[in-house]
Amino acid sequence: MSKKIHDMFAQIAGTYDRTNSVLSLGIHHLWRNRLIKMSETKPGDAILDCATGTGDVAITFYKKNKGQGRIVGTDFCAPMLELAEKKSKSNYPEIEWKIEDAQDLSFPDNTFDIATISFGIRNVDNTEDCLKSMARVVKPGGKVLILEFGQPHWPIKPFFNLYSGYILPFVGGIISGDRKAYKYLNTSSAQFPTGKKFIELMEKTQAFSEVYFKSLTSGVCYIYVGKVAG
Ligand SMILES: C[S@@+](CC[C@H](N)C(=O)[O-])C[C@H]1O[C@@H](n2cnc3c(N)ncnc32)[C@H](O)[C@@H]1O
Repeated sequence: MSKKIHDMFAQIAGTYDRTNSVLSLGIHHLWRNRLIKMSETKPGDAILDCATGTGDVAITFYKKNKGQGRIVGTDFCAPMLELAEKKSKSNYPEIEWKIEDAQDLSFPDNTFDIATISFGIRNVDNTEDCLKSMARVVKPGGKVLILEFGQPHWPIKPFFNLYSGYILPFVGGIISGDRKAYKYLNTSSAQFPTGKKFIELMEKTQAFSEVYFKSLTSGVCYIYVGKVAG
C-alpha cells in the first residue's frame, strides 16, 4: 500500500465530491452511469466497488438494483470511506463499507458477480495485482470493470491538455487547498496505459476469458471490461 497516495486522499476527502463536480462539470456522473450500464447488473447481484472513495458507484448500483442483492464498497482510506458511510446510512443502510487494499482483497474466491474500480486503479502500486485480486473474488463468468482516465485524441487533445495541465490544478487547488493532489491527477493520468495498452495488461493476468473497452468523451475516460475466466 502506498502511504503517500493514502495520505493524499485522506487530505482531500472533505472536498472530494465538490471538487469532482466542479472540475468535471458534472460529467463524472454520466461516466459512472455508463460503467453501471456496461456491467449489465441485475437485482440480486453481489457487487464489489473497490477504491470506492466517497461511495458514489456503490450507491448508484444500490439504486439501480432497488436494494436487492449485496453491495460492498471498499477503500484503503478511512476518511474517504467515512464520507461514503455518512452519505448512505439513512437511505441505503444495507450497503456495506469496508477498509480494504484493492490489491489484496480479503473476500473468499468467487464471492461477487461484479467488481468495479473507478478512478482508482491508476493509484495502486501494482496494476496487475489489483486486477488479479478483483478477478479472484468474482465468480467465473462474472465481470471486472475499470473506469479510468485516458489520453484524449484529436481534436480534444490540445484543449484537454491545457485544461488538465493548468486549469484543473489551479481550480482543484483552490477548492481543496491541495494543488499538488490535482497536479498528480494530471501527471498520473497522462502516464497511465490507455486503450489497447491497458487491455494488454488485463490479458497478461490470464484472469479473463474476454476483454474489451469503450472510450468515452473522445478518450478522456475509458471503461475496460474483463469477463472472469472459468
Ligand atoms: C480518485 S478516487 C476515486 C473514488 C471513487 N471511486 C470515485 O469514482 O469517485 C481514488 C480512490 O482510490 C483509493 N485507493 C487508492 N489506492 C488504493 C488501494 N490500493 N486500495 C484501495 N483503495 C485505494 C483512494 O483512497 C481514493 O479513495
